[in-house]
Amino acid sequence: MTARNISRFWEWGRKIICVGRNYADHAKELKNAIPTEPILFLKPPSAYVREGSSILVPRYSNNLHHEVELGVVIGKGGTAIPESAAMEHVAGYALCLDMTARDIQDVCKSKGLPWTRAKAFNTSCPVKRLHLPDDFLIPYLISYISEFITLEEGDLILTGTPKGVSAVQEHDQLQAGIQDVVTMSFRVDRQEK
Ligand SMILES: O=C([O-])CC(=O)C(=O)O
Ligand SMILES: [Mg+2]
Repeated sequence: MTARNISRFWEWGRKIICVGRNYADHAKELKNAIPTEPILFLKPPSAYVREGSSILVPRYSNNLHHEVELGVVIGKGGTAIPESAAMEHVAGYALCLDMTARDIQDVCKSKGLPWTRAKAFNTSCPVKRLHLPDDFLIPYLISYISEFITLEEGDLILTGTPKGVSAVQEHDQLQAGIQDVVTMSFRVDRQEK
């Protein structure tokens, strides 16, 4: 099941569900309160970008940040999945970047608006397949999310960034990775049209 589902995911990624402020050190670095429950937001499938294609800086942003995150690929859909069964729904893992137009996010936060323009633009989710042993936080997130968003085969959950986010510039070549496990590389260009 696992191998077959993960290869299908690489052909047609579906919705992307992202957890925000999952790591207290990152919440602190951006001077945000530490939430008591996961903060969730979505990216559409048009956010995916794979190695060989560029990350595009949106025309309206002058402060694009990288956030390096572990992604969980859903291999079997479900609603209201109990934590005890959550790992049966995981097909595999991905190294992901949650590209964030931080200047736009700051404006959205100050006005109480959703983060869509800051987080969900084209190429805002660079991904690479990753082989990892199972992790203990994941059953809780799968169970929490699937209470109110039905998970489908091919969905991706981004589990939040640890601290260390910073700005990227056009013409940068970004290298992201988990030491000795996986690295990926993306060029950054400015959006043209
Ligand atoms: O933009 C933010 O700080 C929230 C977020 O995505 C994360 O914590 O990974
Ligand atoms: Mg993030």
